[in-house]
Amino acid sequence: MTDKIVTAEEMRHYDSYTINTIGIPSLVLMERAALAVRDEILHAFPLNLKNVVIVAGSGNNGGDGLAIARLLHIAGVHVSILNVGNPDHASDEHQTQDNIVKYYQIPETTDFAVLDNATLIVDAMFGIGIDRPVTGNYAEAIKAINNTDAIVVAVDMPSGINTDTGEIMGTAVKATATVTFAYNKVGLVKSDGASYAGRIVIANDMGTYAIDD
Ligand SMILES: NC(=O)C1=CN([C@@H]2O[C@H](COP(=O)(O)OP(=O)(O)OC[C@H]3O[C@@H](n4cnc5c(N)ncnc54)[C@H](O)[C@@H]3O)[C@@H](O)[C@H]2O)[C@@H](O)CC1
Ligand SMILES: [K+]
Repeated sequence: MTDKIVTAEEMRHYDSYTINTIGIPSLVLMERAALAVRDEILHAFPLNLKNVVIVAGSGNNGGDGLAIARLLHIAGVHVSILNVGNPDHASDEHQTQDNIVKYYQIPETTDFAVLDNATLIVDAMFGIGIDRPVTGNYAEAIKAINNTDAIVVAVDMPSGINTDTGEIMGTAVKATATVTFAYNKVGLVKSDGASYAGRIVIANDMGTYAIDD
């Protein structure tokens, strides 16, 4: 166990080592990540589970979100999914998770009105993959999330926060808590990042392996 704090590039290196050298499949890492967020939601916010909305982008952060939706659904929580990403750009893992979500018939929509009655929102738009300012539908989604009074749990990073600098990339999700994977991130301990992340939970039993630990 370490208290290492990593950049996006370092985290990608560790993920890639874990997947390609050790051989733990990417979907297994994603499942571990989703289980950690599910546990945090069930244990920390048991009184806020009446109406959970997962806001999902189309990359692997969104894939985590879809897996969290499934795990909460299986746990008996009323959950729906607000898709804000471009389905044409969906990652392979995201597509797999979306097929599973459809099997379970978890409601999916692109209409922001689903946020109106949310008691808890899971922010799964961008994680360490954010690399440019947030605009358009994503910026609108962030504004809509920040305008609710729901609990907000961010997956890996609050969407809009730069993983390396903590800067707000135009606009960012203001989270109640952030569950970040394997190691803490530099951007979460810088001032803007820290103020947007809320309580930081480091899910450090992911199986991710850093060769220099
Ligand atoms: N196998 C893995 O690599 C794992 C990844 N995990 C999750 O995957 C995340 C990283 O996933 P991705 O690399 O797919 O990236 P993200 O899901 O963070 O972002 C998705 C994509 O959005 C695009 N993008 C970046 N900034 C944008 C902007 N401002 N507007 C519109 N599009 C923008 C980029 O092309 C990026 O690849 C992690 O933060 C973590 O949540 C976890 O599932 C654990 C395992
Ligand atoms: K996120």
